Amino acid sequence: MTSPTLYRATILHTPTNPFTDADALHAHDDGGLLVDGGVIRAAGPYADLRAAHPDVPVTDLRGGLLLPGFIDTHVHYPQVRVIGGLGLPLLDWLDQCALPEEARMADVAYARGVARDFVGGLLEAGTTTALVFGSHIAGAVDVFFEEATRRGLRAVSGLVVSDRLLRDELHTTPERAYAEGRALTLRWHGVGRNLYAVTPRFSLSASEGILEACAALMREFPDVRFTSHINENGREIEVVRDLFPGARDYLDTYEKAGLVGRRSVLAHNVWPSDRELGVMATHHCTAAHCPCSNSALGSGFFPLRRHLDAGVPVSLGSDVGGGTGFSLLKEGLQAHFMQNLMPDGVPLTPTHLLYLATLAGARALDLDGQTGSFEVGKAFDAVHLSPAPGTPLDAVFRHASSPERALAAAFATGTPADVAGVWIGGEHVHARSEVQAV
Ligand SMILES: O=c1[nH]c(=O)c2nc[nH]c2[nH]1
Ligand SMILES: [Zn+2]
Repeated sequence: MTSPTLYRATILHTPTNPFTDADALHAHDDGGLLVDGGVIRAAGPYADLRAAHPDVPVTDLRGGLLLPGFIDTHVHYPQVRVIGGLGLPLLDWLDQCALPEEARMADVAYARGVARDFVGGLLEAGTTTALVFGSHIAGAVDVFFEEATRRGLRAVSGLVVSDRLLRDELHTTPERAYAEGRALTLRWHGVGRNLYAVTPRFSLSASEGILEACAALMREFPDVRFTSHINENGREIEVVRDLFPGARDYLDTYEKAGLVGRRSVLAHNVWPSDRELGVMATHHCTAAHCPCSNSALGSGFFPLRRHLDAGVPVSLGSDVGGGTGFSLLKEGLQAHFMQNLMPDGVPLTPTHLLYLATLAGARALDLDGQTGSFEVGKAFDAVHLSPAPGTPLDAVFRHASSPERALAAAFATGTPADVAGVWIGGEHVHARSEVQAV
């Protein structure tokens, strides 16, 4: 465990939901966090904490912003090397870009390299917790959890299961899906920072039999998480309708199997019905909004206002590799842009974006007792944004009239290059390597 440290910084976090609480943003120009054993033990003005703890070593992070670590609630591990397949709609993109690459994960040595690229990409972007679509290949899921453990990431992930309409190499059976999922759950769920997520790819590629196998696993391990895709693309929705003639709508395919609950996260939901929103709200099931992916694949505009009005929790996902990179700053900005462009869009402030990138994700994963904000008793999961001298963001930070103004600029123009340090459970898991001037 790490020894006690007092962090001094400009600190911002959202301990409550700004969509329902106007005072959700807590900002301290010269704030302090006392961290011991990886946990926040005290928080407040730096001067007060210093006076109370005069002997504790100080880590001075002034000149940047210290935010809770970002929480990415939808991202695909085997797709990191196919980022950038722009201009194709979902089903063509899957056929031409994603699935051929996902088939390569059968080679464990290849999967190891992908896992390194993927986990490194998350940490460098300031992501400290991620709900990760694993691989269709069980050995590659082990490789992912091994790499997440080695780097210290909080990982929620599992075997992706499908039994139709993808490629033969990626198909399984309900029996094998259950057996491999069970073995992986026993090996990884609750081990270190890892949690298991039952993960049928989407109803288009999942028979009722395989959804039932998923449900059986969830009955046996009631505290695992559940994730899948929903209502992303018009053509996808039509195919699902044809495949499940007895279902009321897309959500019903998961609902009938008993897979919708408060630990369920469904990615996209660009085209929901009112019934689906009502059921998601009743079950506290979260929609993971992935605005860069929705733009890159031309999927559509996320109806945030309808989700909020219905009471459906919403979080953010990068959806790499349909998405364009790991930065939740960029996802926040794209969410803001898209709402701005919609007739009935929700005006998103920097406070909303910070909440969506942090506490909303922790709540989606039922991890808000541990992470997502800087409240006393939570783990010290943090990202330090400190732009390189001479960059435009550095200029804004140095001249910002308030921490909120600096936060707005971080979302508008920040990138992984501005992430100077990342901590998870008090461990310094990423430090930016400084480029030497020549
Ligand atoms: O954006 C997406 N990426 C995927 O890999 C996928 N699979 C099913 N549906 C999907 N949507
Ligand atoms: Zn996805």
